Amino acid sequence: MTPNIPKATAKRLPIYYRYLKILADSGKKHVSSTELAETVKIDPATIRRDFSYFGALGKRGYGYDVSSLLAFFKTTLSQDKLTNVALIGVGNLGQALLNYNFHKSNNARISAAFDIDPQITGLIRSGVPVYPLEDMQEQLRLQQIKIAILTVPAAVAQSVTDELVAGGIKGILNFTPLRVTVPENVRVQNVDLTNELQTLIYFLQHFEHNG
Ligand SMILES: NC(=O)c1ccc[n+]([C@@H]2O[C@H](COP(=O)([O-])OP(=O)(O)OC[C@H]3O[C@@H](n4cnc5c(N)ncnc54)[C@H](O)[C@@H]3O)[C@@H](O)[C@H]2O)c1
Repeated sequence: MTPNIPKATAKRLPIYYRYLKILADSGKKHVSSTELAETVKIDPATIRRDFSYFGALGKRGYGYDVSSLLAFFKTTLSQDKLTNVALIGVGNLGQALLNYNFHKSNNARISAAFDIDPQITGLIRSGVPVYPLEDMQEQLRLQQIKIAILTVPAAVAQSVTDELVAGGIKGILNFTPLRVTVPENVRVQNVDLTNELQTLIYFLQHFEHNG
C-alpha cells in the first residue's frame, strides 16, 4: 500500500528513484541522506523527512537500504506514470511555468530546470531543482528526460537546442521566437502567444467588418 504523502514529496520521488536505480545498478547496498543530497541537490533534512513519510528510517552509520527504497518507489511511481520534463531558462516565463508545473496533469511535470545565472542555479524553485547549464546533458541522461521546455532568450535558443538533442531530448516545447533546427527524429512544438493574439485580433476585426 502507498501511504499518503505530501505533493511536494511525491514530486521528488522520481528524482530519488532515478538515482537509487543507478546506485543499485552499481551494486551499492546502502546510501546515507547526505550522500543522496549531494547527488540530487536536495538538502539532507528534506530527504530524511520525505523518506520518513513512507516509514523508511535510515540507521545512523548505515543509511537507507537501496533495494527496499527502490521497490517502494517503483510501486508508487508506476501508479501514475509521470513523464518528467526539463525546463531550460528560469526567467520570467520559465519561472511562471515552474509555478504552474502542470498541476492538473497526473502524468507530466517539470522535474529539472537549467539556467546559466549563478543567482538561481543550485536553488530549488517551486519544488524543482535548478541546475547549471553545464550539468544539463548529464542530468537529462540520469533522469531519463526526453522532453524539454525552451524558455531561453532567442539568441541562444539554437545552441541550447543542439545541446538538448545531444542529451537525448526527443521533444521540445519551444516558447522562443526562433524556429529551431532539429534532426528528423526530434519533434518541436512552437508556442507563440503573439501569434495567437494576432490571430484573435484578425478574427475580431473580420467579425466586426462582416457582422
Ligand atoms: N511564446 C510566447 O508566447 C512567449 C512569451 C513570452 C516570452 N517568450 C520568449 O521566451 C523566452 C524567455 O522569455 P523571458 O521573458 O522569460 O526572458 P528572461 O530574460 O526573463 O529569461 C531568460 C532566462 O534564460 C536564462 N538563460 C540565458 N541564456 C541561457 C542559456 N544559454 N542556457 C540556459 N539558460 C539561459 C537567463 O539566465 C534567464 O534566466 C524568450 O525567448 C522570449 O522571447 C515567449
